[in-house]
Amino acid sequence: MTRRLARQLDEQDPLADYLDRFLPGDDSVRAYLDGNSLGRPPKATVAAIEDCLHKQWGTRLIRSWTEEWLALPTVVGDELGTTVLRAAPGQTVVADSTTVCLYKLLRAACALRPGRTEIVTDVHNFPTDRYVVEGIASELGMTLRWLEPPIRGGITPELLAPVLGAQTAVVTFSHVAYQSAAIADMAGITARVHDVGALVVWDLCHSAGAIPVDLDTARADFAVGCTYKYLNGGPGAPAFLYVNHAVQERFHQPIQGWIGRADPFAMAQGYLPAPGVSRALSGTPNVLGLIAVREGVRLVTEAGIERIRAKGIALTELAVRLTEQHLAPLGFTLGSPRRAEDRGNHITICHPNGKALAEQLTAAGILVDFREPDGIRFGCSPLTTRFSDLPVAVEALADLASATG
Ligand SMILES: Cc1ncc(COP(=O)(O)O)c(C=O)c1O
Ligand SMILES: Nc1c(O)cccc1C(=O)C[C@H](N)C(=O)O
Repeated sequence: MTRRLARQLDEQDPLADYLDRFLPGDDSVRAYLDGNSLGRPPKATVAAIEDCLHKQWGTRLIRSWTEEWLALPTVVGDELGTTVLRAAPGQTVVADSTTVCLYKLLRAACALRPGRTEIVTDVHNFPTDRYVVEGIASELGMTLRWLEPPIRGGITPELLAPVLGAQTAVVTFSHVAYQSAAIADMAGITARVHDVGALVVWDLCHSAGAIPVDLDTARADFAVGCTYKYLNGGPGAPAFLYVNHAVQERFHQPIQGWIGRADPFAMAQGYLPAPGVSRALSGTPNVLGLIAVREGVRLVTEAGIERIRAKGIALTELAVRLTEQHLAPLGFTLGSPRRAEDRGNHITICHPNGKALAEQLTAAGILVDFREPDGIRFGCSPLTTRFSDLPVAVEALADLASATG
């Protein structure tokens, strides 16, 4: 019955054909529900990388730096920014990792608020975000203020009052929480942060390519995110960062390298930041990674973020309904917001024995991941996840849980 419904949803799905634009994998995978950690490889990426190897690296050799490659961080940044992040050109670059981008932006943001002593984040933020913030606080002698939002709920402006004040320099949150997928109110929170004269850095790892993001309209100061999840840029693909035009000319990031300098090939004495967002760059760009990101962004742009979001909601809604029907009676609980508009494109299903069950699911060819303390995540990547993947995963999970008592 449920499998039939899922098949019908696949037949009616306007994005169904996109699965064919990705490498097929092999029969060892019955359902891939981990695109929220690592997206699948687009076929176009294979062709684009081969093209770069043969025509650019292989033929044009070193000339490719000036002909093509040095421009890629800003060119691909603008392609991503204007289509996926609703950021006007000249504010987004693709470089480094999310962790390094976070460090650069948080340090730069602290420097823009001299004399203020506090940084705010939340206890459920992704580990790398918490660790970077801890490092900066100890490096600059600042104090960390930890927000404790409900584990399954999003961060709302109302929750902020106890942690914001005249000493707040910078606030950083994930837009979509990695554990629960709860969506934070970006525009509302940004406005509250600005009310106290502080700046905000958004982590968009679980939003970029999954749900609509509107950085300019939200008046976000800074943002970072990875490209290997819903943007399908590949393992270790370079991250992106966004610096709002309003703060760019006063923005100084701490990793002063030659690629972020004005006129790098002048090889001149002394660091002089490049004009605009290019000053956020540091060293030699990862060209193969950038080419892969470009193809991933093209697919998302072609499919359209609104259609991607609509399918993401339909997928997670089916997953939630199946969880309620088949898993709740076996002791599972939903670790994500119940309302579709409050969550991103994965759902978390909690069970005291979640870790072992996730391992058994993976061994059975249903690739999911587990996040402490008890959450099995079903990642729904609208370009590659089929509705029929969900009953397969839920039935297998129910069988495993029944078998282990
Ligand atoms: C919210 C969030 N921030 C950061 C990261 C990772 O950063 P990095 O790509 O630098 O490992 C992830 C996932 O790995 C994440 O989910
Ligand atoms: N970035 C990852 C990695 O290098 C290895 C394994 C997983 C990841 C992930 O992306 C984890 C992911 N950000 C999460 O939400 O948990």
